[in-house]
Amino acid sequence: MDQTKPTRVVLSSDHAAIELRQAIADHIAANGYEVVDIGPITAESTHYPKHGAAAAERVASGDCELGIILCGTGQGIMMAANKVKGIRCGVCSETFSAKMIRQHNNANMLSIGARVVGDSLAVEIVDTFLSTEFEGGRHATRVDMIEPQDS
Ligand SMILES: O=C(CO)[C@H](O)[C@H](O)COP(=O)(O)O
Repeated sequence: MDQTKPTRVVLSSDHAAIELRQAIADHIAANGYEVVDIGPITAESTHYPKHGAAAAERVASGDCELGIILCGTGQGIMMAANKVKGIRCGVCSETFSAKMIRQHNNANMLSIGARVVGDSLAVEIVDTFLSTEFEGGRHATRVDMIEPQDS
C-alpha cells in the first residue's frame, strides 16, 4: 500500500447490516482510512447482489484500494463481488481468516455476516484485514492462477 496517502476503502451492505456497516465506517475513518460508503442508507429490504457488485466495481476500477461488504451471512454479497474481474473477496467470522486472506490470498475485499458475528468481533476482523499485508512469493504465483485464463 502507498503509505503517503490514506487507503481508500469502499463499504456497502444490504439491509441486514446497515448499522454494523456504519459502525465500521466510523471506526476506520477514526483510524485514518478514507471511507467511501456507497450505502444503502435506509434499512428497507434490498438485494445484496447489486450492492456487492457496486462495491467490487470501485475496487476493480482502482477508485478504492480495498472493500468491505456485509449482508446477513456475508456469503451472498461475497459471491456477487467475486463475479467482478480482479476481485478476491473472502467471508470472515474470525480474525485468523481475515489475516490469511490478506497474507496468502491478497484479498482486496472482505465480507462479514452481520447476523453471524457480533459488532466488536466484526471490528476486530476489519482491523486485522486492513492492517495485514500480502506476503507475495509463492503466494503470488497462486493468486495469479485464480484469475480466469484466456482460452
Ligand atoms: O445474508 C444474506 C445473503 O447472503 C442476506 O442478507 C439475506 O438473505 C437477507 O434476508 P432477508 O431478506 O430475509 O432479510
